[in-house]
Amino acid sequence: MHTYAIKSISQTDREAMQQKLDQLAKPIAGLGRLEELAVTIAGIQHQSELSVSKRCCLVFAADHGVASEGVSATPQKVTAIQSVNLLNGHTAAGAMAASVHCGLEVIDMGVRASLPDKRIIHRKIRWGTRDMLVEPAMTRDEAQQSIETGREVAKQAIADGNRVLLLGELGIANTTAAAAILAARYALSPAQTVGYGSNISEKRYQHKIDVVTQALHKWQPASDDALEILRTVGGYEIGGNAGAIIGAAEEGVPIILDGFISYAALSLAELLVPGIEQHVIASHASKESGTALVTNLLNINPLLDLNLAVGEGTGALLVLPLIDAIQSVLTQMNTQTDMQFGYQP
Ligand SMILES: Cc1cc2ncn([C@H]3O[C@H](COP(=O)(O)O)[C@@H](O)[C@H]3O)c2cc1C
Ligand SMILES: O=C(O)c1cccnc1
Repeated sequence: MHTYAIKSISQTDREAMQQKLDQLAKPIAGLGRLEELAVTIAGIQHQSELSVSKRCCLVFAADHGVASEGVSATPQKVTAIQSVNLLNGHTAAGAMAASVHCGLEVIDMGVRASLPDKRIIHRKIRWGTRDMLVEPAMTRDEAQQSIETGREVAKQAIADGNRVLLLGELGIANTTAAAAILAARYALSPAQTVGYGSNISEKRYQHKIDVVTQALHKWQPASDDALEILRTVGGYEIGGNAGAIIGAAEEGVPIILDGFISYAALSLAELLVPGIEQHVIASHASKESGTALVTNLLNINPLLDLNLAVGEGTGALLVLPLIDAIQSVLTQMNTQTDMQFGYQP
């Protein structure tokens, strides 16, 4: 299996950043988790100043064979429709990206439709995964390819000058795949990881638990084999998310996760590269039930809790105003020494 050499976290730069923050005209630790955010980014970027102005949200899109089991209330074609609408600025994440000055890329990893739009990065592996209840969602080669593609796309975004990456996804039925991945990875019962996705009925919710239970019973992926979990119950866009996390960590670029689906991706990336969770920023505690359990297991602490359940990168995008606020503090605010030369009553 591939081994990945990720960049270290710079303790020196973490400490230098904390010292800078301590010298500002405010109570020590007064900016709370914003300080933590600055220190985290400094450690990942290996510098005591933040480079955060050029950023890009990578939205990986793919369809899921398991959609035919009735696990989502939403028609499958919505994946393709929203992939294009997003680039036009007319989906939740598309609209938000403009407001926080963030670039957007949509990567077709396996949408079940042709997407002739030239702005889309065409890396389609297959027209959707297979139905995990009937056969494994993908082949082992496809699983590896999805991770490699995510890695390459992240590295290209970094080569293009982006210094902060954000994750997003589009894929009808992908909360089913994410729940199955997390149940397999942490030996949890599907009832602990399955949620209401894009708002399904109680009846459909019970059925969704049954589908995940049966699929895991059928394939029994080993909890320590990321590729096997991805192959049997995963999704191409989830492999893409995992690969992007790895690619960003290799380059020393912070990557802001989005919701439940990106946490499933992190759980796989962490199997391939133990400790990689130190290289990510967890954005929000998704409405999807199971999120709190999983973020605890992953040892990550989401910054926001806004009851979001839309994905696409919305949660990740909402962290950018926080990063911009602490960046402005670092560049504009008085130090305690400067304060002495300011207004004197
Ligand atoms: C109109 C609409 C736009 C979306 N954009 C993202 N999602 C989100 O919901 C889907 C996952 O939920 P489930 O597993 O229940 O299908 C994914 O496409 C995710 O990105 C959407 C969902 C809907 C309905
Ligand atoms: O947590 C998420 O990102 C999420 C939850 C529900 C539906 N789509 C995405």
